[in-house]
Amino acid sequence: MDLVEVTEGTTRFLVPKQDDTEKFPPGTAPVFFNRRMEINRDITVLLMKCLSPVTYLDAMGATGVRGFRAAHECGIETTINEKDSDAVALLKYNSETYCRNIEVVHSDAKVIMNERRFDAVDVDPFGSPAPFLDSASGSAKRFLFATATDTAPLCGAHLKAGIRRYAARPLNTDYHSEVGLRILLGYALREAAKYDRGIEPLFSFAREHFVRIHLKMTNGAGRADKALENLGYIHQCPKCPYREEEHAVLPERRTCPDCGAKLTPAGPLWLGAVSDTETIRQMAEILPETELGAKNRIEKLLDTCLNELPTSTFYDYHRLAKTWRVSPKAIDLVIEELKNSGWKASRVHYAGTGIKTDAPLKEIKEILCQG
Ligand SMILES: C[S@@+](CC[C@H](N)C(=O)[O-])C[C@H]1O[C@@H](n2cnc3c(N)ncnc32)[C@H](O)[C@@H]1O
Ligand SMILES: [Zn+2]
Repeated sequence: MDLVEVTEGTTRFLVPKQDDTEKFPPGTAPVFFNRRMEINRDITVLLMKCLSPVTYLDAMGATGVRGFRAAHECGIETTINEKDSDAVALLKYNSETYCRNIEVVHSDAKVIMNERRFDAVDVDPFGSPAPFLDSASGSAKRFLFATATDTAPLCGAHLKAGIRRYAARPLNTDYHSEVGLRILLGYALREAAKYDRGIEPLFSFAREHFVRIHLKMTNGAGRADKALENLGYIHQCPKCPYREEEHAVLPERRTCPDCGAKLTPAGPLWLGAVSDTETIRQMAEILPETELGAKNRIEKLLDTCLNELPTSTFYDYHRLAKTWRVSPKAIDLVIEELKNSGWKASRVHYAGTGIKTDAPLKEIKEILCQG
């Protein structure tokens, strides 16, 4: 294996030499490494600096970059697990060369997570984390982190795969990335609730081709029941932009009050806040002192997430403008006009043309259509 040294944050490690072109995507290297996930890893490092877990399991290490960074940049007692022998050999070499105080384990992620508990557990597979969230929710004492790169199933583009993985019905619509994130959160909650545990999302986001969730795990039937109150459905009109929420275990059949069409339910999914405002504030506060490569992009993301309204869907205002046959004005102007009319309104981190607002469609239409 041809190796090359990489630095991320302040951590050095070796990765297989690879051609980063489309023809050779990151998964084709003998041990997986994707440079473009730096922002995903930077955010977890930043969050862990705020949370200070004592022990951390990188359950699917590959080169071990997450684990090495947790140990080196956050001072956490770290275990890196991996089932592939080539990856384990590289992990051992990286550990001996750069970061000696790491435990490397050659096992299946489900096995180690069923046998041992860690303060924070990180599940970072190819594709869907769904098969691992049962064992992860038992293994994670305080925090559970997971990445999903199966955005097509989560967001409704591959409907049947989404139903199989998440026992939920996704919805391919303007705000599909938010539906995907909420389906993953809802699934993580249902996996934890079986064991009388609840979740509190600390920082979750969807970006490019992945979804990332960071959860605080809570204990006891009461906390699990409380968390389950956030579970429900989004009912979307297939004919017009109307949508509504329903907090329930099973969805009702509902009709669109605007056009009379039968609404399509998506879910079960998480309807509560996807991040915790205080946690975002803490992350933003320490960000300037860090040496994270994606610092500038993270600053923007945190700022958008801090201001994002906690509604469960957003409008693509270009799509609304097209529906109502008007040319779209500047997004900041639309948001300002909504606010001037007494409504709440914000941008969203999911899409540059996304708007969240508590204004009814009739009011949004009036603002978009006035000159
Ligand atoms: C997407 S890569 C991990 C990337 C790494 N965390 C990073 O940030 O670069 C997924 C890794 O999980 C490993 N893997 C897949 N299934 C596994 C399992 N059941 N148990 C342990 N490792 C597994 C694969 O061999 C692969 O190295
Ligand atoms: Zn309708």
